[in-house]
Amino acid sequence: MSNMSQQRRHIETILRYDGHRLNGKSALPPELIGRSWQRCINEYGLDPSRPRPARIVTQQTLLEHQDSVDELLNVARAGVEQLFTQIAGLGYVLLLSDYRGITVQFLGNKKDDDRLQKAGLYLGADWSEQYAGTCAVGTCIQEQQALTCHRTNHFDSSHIGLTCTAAPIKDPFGQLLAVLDISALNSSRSPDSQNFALHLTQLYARLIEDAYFLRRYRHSLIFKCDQSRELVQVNGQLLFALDEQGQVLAANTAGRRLLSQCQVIGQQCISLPTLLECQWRDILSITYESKDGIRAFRLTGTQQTLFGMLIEPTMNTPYQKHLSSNLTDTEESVPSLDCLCADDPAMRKTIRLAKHLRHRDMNLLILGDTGTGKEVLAQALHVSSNRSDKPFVAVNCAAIPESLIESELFGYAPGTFTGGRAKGAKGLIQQADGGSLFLDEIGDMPLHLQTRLLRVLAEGLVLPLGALQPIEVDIRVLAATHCDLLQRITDGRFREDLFYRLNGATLKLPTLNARADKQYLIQVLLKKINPDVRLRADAMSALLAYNWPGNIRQLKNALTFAEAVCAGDEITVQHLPEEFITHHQHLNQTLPEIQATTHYAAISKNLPQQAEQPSLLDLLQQHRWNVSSVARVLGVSRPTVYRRMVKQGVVQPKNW
Ligand SMILES: Nc1ncnc2c1ncn2[C@@H]1O[C@H](COP(=O)(O)OP(=O)(O)OP(=O)(O)O)[C@@H](O)[C@H]1O
Repeated sequence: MSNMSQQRRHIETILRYDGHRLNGKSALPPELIGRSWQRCINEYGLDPSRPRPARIVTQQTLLEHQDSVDELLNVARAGVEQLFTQIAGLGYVLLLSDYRGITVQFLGNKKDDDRLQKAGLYLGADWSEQYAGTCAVGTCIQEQQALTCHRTNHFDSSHIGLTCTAAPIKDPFGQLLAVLDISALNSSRSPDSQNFALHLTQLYARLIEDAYFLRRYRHSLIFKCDQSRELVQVNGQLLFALDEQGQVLAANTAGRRLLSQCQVIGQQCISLPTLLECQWRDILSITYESKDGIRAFRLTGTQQTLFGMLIEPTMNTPYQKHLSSNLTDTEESVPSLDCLCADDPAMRKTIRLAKHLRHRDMNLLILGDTGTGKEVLAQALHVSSNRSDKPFVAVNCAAIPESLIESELFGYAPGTFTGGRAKGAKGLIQQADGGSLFLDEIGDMPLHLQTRLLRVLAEGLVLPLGALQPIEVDIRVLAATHCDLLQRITDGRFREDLFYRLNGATLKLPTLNARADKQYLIQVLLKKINPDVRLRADAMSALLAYNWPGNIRQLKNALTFAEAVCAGDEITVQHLPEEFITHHQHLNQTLPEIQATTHYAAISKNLPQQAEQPSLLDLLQQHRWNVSSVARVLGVSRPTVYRRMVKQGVVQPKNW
């Protein structure tokens, strides 16, 4: 089809378009283009049958437009040049227009100068929608979003050979500053061919926008964050400029979007500590207290973790004074508590509270799902308290049969039971005298024992079964549960007064899935299991992607299993239990390690549900110390089993 007839057909298409339908064969234009066509006709009075020549403003007018965006032009220079070097070879030119659509910077190939100038791809060209009709720059200004205007998407029939892609550049308050555009005189007829151009233009528009943001707020503290710890330094997506109290002064486009999602954008003052559910000190101290200069935060009201870092102001500001006064109260280091986590916002709060309360005699309630480490935390609290030289006694209220729990806890006097010890027995409460009593699964304690426990806590006296005289005890109770105690109170299954006695303060443990320091826990647990084994990246990715219903206990089991199954000193994804392999897409069934794993998993399926995966010792015992048989199960050689026995200090008993 000749140029002239193409243009004629295009004019007819636009004239026939009524917002929804087109008569004839033409496909409907994208919605945003259709809206623009209607604006051109109804609002600007443009006539598709009267194509307009490119309008290039005078030198004086151009200077005025350039002056209005001078600061941006300085910041954008490097980004614009970099983008141009990437697209020039593909036949594109680059335009930067101001918010009124006047091209204030242009990069193109000199040899096409005449054709480009005629097409309006030139310095000083007016690409406003009001003058040029539907086009990438003008429509981007009107719609405030990135778009490609491909060939016949243009309104003016003289533009239908062009393909143009534009993305907005906004100021820190969301006002349009400029538009970045890449255009080609000729391009493929398929609109999809421009997808890559759209992504690239958006990427550079964001880089320029963020560079401008950093320049505008160079005298303020800036908080940069991202969903990935690894990427935050090189490509932090969200930027917040802060005043010395932690109030958000401005945010980049992604930051403003997040604020609006959290419905805090309408508020006069948005406080970053409120947004990230933390203290202002947690943000101020990132650079000083975190080894990699990054800290994990949880976005308010969500389970989403954001990794943040600080960009400090370039000059002395009031913020610096504020920083030093805030950091005088450096946090006490308590190794037994500190080692329970690395960088997780929920754990940070819990450990901070635990440090404050460790020497107090108040009873504590530890809440968390099964396997989240409630007992481990209780032990660490005891070890770090001034009761540490006295006993730590742990009782699982759900595991002891109801008929025994009373005598186990309270003890009994001589002659109380036929068949009991002649001298009677000290109960667990008495055994914990001076130290800490850990009552796990407190929600499962029978009601009548709750009444007796309440008396112990209120009076500091324990009355063994059958005894006449109570005995004085000094205990601190650390109680734990995974169930909702308030609901149990409502159901009449838990005493409210006991709840308040136990709940001097509540320490909450997050699920493993919600923790931002999973990688640390994986490394710590693996080191304990076998310090000579390392995890390959594929195994680490599979572990990080898993959802961990059984929390840290399940993680420990999975690592124990993988360590037992792996033949060398490296765990790969194939050595993980079956559920991880199913998760992992790149399973290669032919590898010998997989056969071993599958075989081993089949054995482990026969184990009781809650049992931990068998260790090498368990396996050897199950196979009556037949090393060849264990080697077959594990899919490794006999020498490897012997080597592991030496490494793990497993020795065959003499009588075998
Ligand atoms: N911070 C940690 N570092 C290393 N191992 C841990 C940590 N927390 C828990 N574990 C391990 O995870 C397993 C479960 O821990 P723990 O028994 O304390 O959990 P729990 O919440 O008390 O479980 P349950 O609700 O079933 O009683 C244990 O084997 C423990 O050693």
